[in-house]
Amino acid sequence: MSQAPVFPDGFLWGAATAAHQIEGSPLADGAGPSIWTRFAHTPGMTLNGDTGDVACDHYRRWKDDVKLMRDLGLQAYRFSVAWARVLPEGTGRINQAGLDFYSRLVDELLANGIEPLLTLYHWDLPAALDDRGGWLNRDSADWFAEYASVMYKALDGRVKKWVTLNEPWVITDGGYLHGALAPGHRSLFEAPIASHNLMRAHGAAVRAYREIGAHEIGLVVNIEPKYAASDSEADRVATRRAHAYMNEQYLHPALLGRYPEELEDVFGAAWPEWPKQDFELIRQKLDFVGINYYTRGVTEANDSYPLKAGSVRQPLATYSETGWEFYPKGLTDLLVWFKQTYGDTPVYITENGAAMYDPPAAEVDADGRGRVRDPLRTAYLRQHIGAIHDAIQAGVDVRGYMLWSLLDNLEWSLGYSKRFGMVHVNYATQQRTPKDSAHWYSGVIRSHGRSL
Ligand SMILES: OC[C@@H]1[C@@H](O)[C@H](O)[C@@H](O)c2[nH]c(CCc3ccccc3)c[n+]21
Repeated sequence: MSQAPVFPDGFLWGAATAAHQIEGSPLADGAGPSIWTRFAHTPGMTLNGDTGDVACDHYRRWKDDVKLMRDLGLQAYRFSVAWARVLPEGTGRINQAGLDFYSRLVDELLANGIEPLLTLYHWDLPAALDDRGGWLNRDSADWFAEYASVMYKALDGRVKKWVTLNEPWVITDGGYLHGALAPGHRSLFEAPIASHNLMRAHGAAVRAYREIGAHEIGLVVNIEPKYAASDSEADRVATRRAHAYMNEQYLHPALLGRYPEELEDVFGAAWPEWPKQDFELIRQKLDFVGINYYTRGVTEANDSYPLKAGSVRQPLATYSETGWEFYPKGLTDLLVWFKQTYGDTPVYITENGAAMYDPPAAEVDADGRGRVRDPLRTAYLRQHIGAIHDAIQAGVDVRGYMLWSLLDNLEWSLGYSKRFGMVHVNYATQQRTPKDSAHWYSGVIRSHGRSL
């Protein structure tokens, strides 16, 4: 019988969501539109034309949702603030009703013994700022620092863990290079500029926090280990390029003050000369880094644009509904790589989970509760929490785990077609039904991981 895993004292067990994906009511109480309000209402941009107009109606059901979190035993809750609720034009005028929504949410979390972990930017830029060039405008660093400062002054002390950006890689690769995400641009020249300004904005927000805040702030990145599909020179070089493009493109400037040199190969003539002083702004001491882990990439050289590298499907593996291989060892490998490359900055797993086909919550179990059997999700979560424990045993300072996601929710351009929640949402009735995985996770939290 293997030893029950022991997690460090204080290891934080929680779940994560994002504003646009769960709140609904995007224009309520004086809020301004975001680029996702616009993008989703542009014909053809999202599956079935799905929008965030209602989503999980969390903007109105937030108090019941906090009660649900308490009943599940969550110790922490990672959520994001919709910038355009607080600053409808992105800068200047504050919409007090928008700020009050988040202030009430934080107070309710604290009253229920749940620690808030607040993400300032989870992809929903105010449309008014996109009209001024958005992340392509170097002023975006000042806009973001102004917004962040409003939030710090309002909530710091009640919120003690802040995140500047969620996944600059996805924002840039999806929103500016391939156009799959808002604002839907497709430009090899725009992508590095948006990416660089996002990191300048991250640095400006951290610098502002050091003036105003008194607790912790970090950056959240999505990274995945890249393994060469063969030991051919072409595949090994392609794997190195893919690793630099996804895993080092943001952590290197944030923690080392420089880009990996492979990016010049990826962007070629589209790779600008960067002003040196930008890296003094971008590289700020961080109290933690959030890692969003879902899968690995077995990588081969191919003719994909512009990376000329791509992932190879693994025939005997299990895949989620989003086509992501179950590969928990990749999380251990990645965490060990992070420590070896960047040192002992504390790490939170700020997202991990899987979209699986869940049978409808039609069944009602003995005591009349709805029941959603999701054994594959429980298997995925068990394997990946075990992989985190292996990394902790290897000396990586992992401080917590935020399961993606608390609720089934709006999966961006894929609409409501992918269900990542440990709690099922019936979008017709807004009924929440904890899935079997949620009951299992509650047991993991109660036993501090020993029941894994
Ligand atoms: O796709 C599931 C979640 C999203 O719902 C979150 O908003 C986002 O933070 C997030 N990031 C990732 C991994 C990076 C990724 C995102 C979208 C598409 C492909 C890869 C997975 N997820």
